[in-house]
Amino acid sequence: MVSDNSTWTPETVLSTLPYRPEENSTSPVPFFHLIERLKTTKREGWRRFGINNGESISDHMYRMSIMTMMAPPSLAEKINIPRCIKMALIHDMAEALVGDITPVDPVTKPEKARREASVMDYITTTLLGKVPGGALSGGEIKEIFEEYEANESDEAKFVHDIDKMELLLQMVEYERLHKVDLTEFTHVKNRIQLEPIQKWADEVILGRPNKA
Ligand SMILES: Nc1nc2c(ncn2[C@H]2C[C@H](O)[C@@H](COP(=O)(O)O)O2)c(=O)[nH]1
Ligand SMILES: [Mn+2]
Repeated sequence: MVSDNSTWTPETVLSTLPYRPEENSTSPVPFFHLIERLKTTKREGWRRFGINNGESISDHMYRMSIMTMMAPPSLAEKINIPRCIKMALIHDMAEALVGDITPVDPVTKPEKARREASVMDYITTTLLGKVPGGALSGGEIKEIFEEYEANESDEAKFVHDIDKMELLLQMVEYERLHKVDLTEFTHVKNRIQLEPIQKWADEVILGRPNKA
């Protein structure tokens, strides 16, 4: 269980790892090993409802990346979709060390943001800082993460909507599979900003097994 401990640093977790990524490497391999944790860390929100073998953080980001490619024409013609795909795959990367903090955890939003920013600094400077910038440099990863967090650009607003949309899809899928009421999660629908994505969300909610 996470606590609102403001002394948390990436070292808090790194010191407990069975395998510590080599720092200041000129190879991206240590970074590749670190992000394995996105494959093995389950999304926390569902676990509270007894769904212990649920999706991982990378499962969530994978479907989001596919969904960004399916942007409706009215959006696709005005936003940079390749950047959105990168943003979808980067936005929860810090959770490899921070973990998946939910709105019901006793961690304030500023503290969650502080922890995630410190991990992205660690990833983009200590792990990737000496890796020759290829198609995606550590600096670009940090820039894309910060754009998502600021939630001001059209691309960031779209990816935030897709983040909520992906959660709604998973909510309905788990309600069907586990015969559980996950109404607690429906609040995210009200925070979807773009009209075409609101339409997608309306359709998903209609698919709930026991629609109210
Ligand atoms: N128990 C609840 N968990 C929730 C709620 N809204 C979101 N969440 C979970 C979903 C994820 O596990 C996590 C945050 O996901 P991000 O993609 O934003 O990192 O929080 C809720 O109402 N209840
Ligand atoms: Mn997310």
